[in-house]
Amino acid sequence: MSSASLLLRRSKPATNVISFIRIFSRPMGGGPRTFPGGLNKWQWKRMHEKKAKEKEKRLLDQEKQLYEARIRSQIRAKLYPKPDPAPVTTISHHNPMSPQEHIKGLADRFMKEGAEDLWNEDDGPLKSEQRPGSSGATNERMRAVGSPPIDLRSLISDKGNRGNVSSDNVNSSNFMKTRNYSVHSGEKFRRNENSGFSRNLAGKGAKNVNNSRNVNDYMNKKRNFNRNESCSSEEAKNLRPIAQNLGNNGKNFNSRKVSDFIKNKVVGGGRRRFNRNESSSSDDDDLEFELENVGDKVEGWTDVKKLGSSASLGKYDMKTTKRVPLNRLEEENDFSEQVELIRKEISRNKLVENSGEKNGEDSILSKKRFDECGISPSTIKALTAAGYIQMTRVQEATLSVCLEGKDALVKAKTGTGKSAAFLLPAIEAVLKTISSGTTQRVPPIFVLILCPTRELASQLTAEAIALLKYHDGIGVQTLVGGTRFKVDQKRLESDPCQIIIATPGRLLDHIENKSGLTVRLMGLKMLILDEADHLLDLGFRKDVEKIVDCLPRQRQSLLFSATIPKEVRRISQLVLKREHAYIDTVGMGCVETPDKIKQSCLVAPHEQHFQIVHHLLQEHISNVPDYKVVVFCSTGMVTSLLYLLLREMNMNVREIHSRKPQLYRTRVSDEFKESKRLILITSDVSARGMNYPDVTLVVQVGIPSDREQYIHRLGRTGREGKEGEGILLLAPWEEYFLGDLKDLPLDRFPSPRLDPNIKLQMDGAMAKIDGSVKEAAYHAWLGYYNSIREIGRDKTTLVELANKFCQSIGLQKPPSLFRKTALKMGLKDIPGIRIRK
Ligand SMILES: Nc1ncnc2c1ncn2[C@@H]1O[C@H](COP(=O)(O)OP(=O)(O)OP(=O)(O)O)[C@@H](O)[C@H]1O
Repeated sequence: MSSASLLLRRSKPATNVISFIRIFSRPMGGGPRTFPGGLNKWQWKRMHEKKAKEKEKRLLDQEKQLYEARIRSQIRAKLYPKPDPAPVTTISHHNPMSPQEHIKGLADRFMKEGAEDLWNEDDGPLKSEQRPGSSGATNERMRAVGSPPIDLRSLISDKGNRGNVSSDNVNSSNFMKTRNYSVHSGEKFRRNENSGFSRNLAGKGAKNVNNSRNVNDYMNKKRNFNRNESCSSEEAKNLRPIAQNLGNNGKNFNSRKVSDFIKNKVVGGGRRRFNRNESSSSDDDDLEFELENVGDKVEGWTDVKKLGSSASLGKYDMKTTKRVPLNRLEEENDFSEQVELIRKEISRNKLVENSGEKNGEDSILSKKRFDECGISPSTIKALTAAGYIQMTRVQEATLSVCLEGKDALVKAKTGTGKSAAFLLPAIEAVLKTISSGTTQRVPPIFVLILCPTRELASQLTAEAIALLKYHDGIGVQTLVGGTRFKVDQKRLESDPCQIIIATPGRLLDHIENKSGLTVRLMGLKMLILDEADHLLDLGFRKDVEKIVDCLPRQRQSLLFSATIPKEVRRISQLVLKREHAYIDTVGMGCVETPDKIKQSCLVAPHEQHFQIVHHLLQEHISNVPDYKVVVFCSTGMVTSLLYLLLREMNMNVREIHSRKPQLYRTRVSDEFKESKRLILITSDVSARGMNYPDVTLVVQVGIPSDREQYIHRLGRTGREGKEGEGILLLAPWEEYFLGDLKDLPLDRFPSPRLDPNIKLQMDGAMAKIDGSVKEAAYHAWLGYYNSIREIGRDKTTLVELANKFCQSIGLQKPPSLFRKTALKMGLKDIPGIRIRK
């Protein structure tokens, strides 16, 4: 293997490493005199030695964390009285892994890409003969007990029968087909295609073969094969039948012994080691750790060598010198804190379980765990750190399709975890592309995520960063309006990233200004449209089309939204391949809003709306101590007016709308995320995607632009399967809109009795607000309703209504319009419209 490809396997493609590879892949002949950054050979060498040390330290830390996780898992297993029988009908919740499942999981990982390295007998400074402790004494002990041997392949192949790992009727091929690393996909084993080993493991091997001998034969031959890359095809052919036989030796696994062994804290006496090959994942480390402990400690093994386990272990657990004694690690840790954490987790799980029993299908979580779905271990670690153990239903439904590389159009209710559902495949796409190792002069963008608002872009970026916590060298950047273009450019140059999350307008600015981003986008592997229906709406479609035109055709595209109207399905072809998957987790004819949101509607004259909002808020605050309310208004200026009014009424309010500077918007958005007992008055900039935790009430003042917008606004509450409340406040002439919502569970209530004293107070508060705000609100109001087809057609009625609104906000006469504006709006000669002279 050349030094360049060796480096590629071992390191992540930080730019300096890529340039390093580039330099060393030059033709031989003395090598370069200077290195990047003007370093001489020795400085360069020292720099890399330092980096290697840092990396080693990082890996040590990782190992330590993994070990701690395992200890936690065991404690959890002990604290939790019985392992989950997992009946199909009960609601999903996170149960601790039983030790048996744990070791099985590790054994599963043994079959992953790269795990072949674990079989290499030469991977250690000592030979097995020099290891009396493991192969000698231990085997003696095992022989004495005379129990049947453990067989990891039976563990692996017994996927469908978790409770009975020692089943005789194992079928490894079935299991392999269910994995992402399956032969079926054929992708993940590419590195070792020559050997045919992995493929053959998946096949049904002949029964009753002397596996141990075969394994040893195989290992010897494979070793030779590995050493001599130009091995003849004849030799390769010889390997195949041997490997085939390995597929079926899963007969005599004594599962109880293994769980006993784990329960008895065998880990305390275990030893760990670093894999010399840095490219091997922490998964591999896990596995090898577990394997060597099994080899050392399980009682009841007869002859490891004879029965194939020595092949699984190889002489692999030989690196005694490098291993960190686990009991030392144990001493270093104070587990009392962790036990407390686990206790909390268990009681939370019980809560989820109980609520699940009550609510049946209501939980957004599925039964599947992230560590079962073939995503990278570092991502799983980050997910665990973020508290994500089980997938949500939409994540379960989409992940495998997305990981296969198919285009997909996905519909799932609000607050059900769509963001992670597309971020995870996005990260996998980057990892896959990086590992394929193509170096390019300009660092390409591999994933582009488009979303409609700046706040949503920031939120997605934060989530992506959390998921990338343990992936060094993968960067994500946001491109949104409201920031200086030049700053964006500098950021892009100084901090190359592989993932960009952008709003269409700003991204297009970059593309049209030829900022260098266009070239970087030529390497794009995945395009994601979050809130896809909105991005394909008239407001955004042109920009999105222009952007898509600049992207390579050979890419994967994923479209996600809680609402996908028919026309959007049609135009989605602009982005998606014809043969894309359509995944609808809501289901045809099912209610599109979360079940636990109580929805109601009030109809009252427009002039009363602000006072009704005040009344509803007061009522809610007195009933819900930890209230958190979002009030949606039709336009930014009306939002501003209502905000000022409620502030004058001494309510704890904040505002977000497009007229506010970006810094202010971000600050308020962050504050609202973290707060309770706060009311956010906002325009539709907060309608989609924003994940404000624990919103208790959503009020929509006036008719939303369409049914979809109603659903998205409402979806700011009742997220993650929690309860919530939504109230829609309409004027009598807006009632027709209820026809669009007739399939939703909306209760209609009479308008509340309003207190005349409060009316007086509100009039007083309104009088204090600057006239310019009110004028702007009037113009915005007129513009908004004029744009709604059903109302905007009857211009005379529209102007009459606008003038009533004008009076209700304390303006003596309607503010005038520019002639040009009036003309554009079709209002020039309508009675009641005043034209500016
Ligand atoms: N697997 C998971 N386990 C636990 N919580 C999760 C999981 N996936 C997502 N969540 C949480 O669910 C909440 C909603 O997620 P997210 O914002 O992705 O929803 P969404 O479907 O995109 O909503 P919207 O349609 O409003 O955009 C977030 O708080 C997120 O942290």
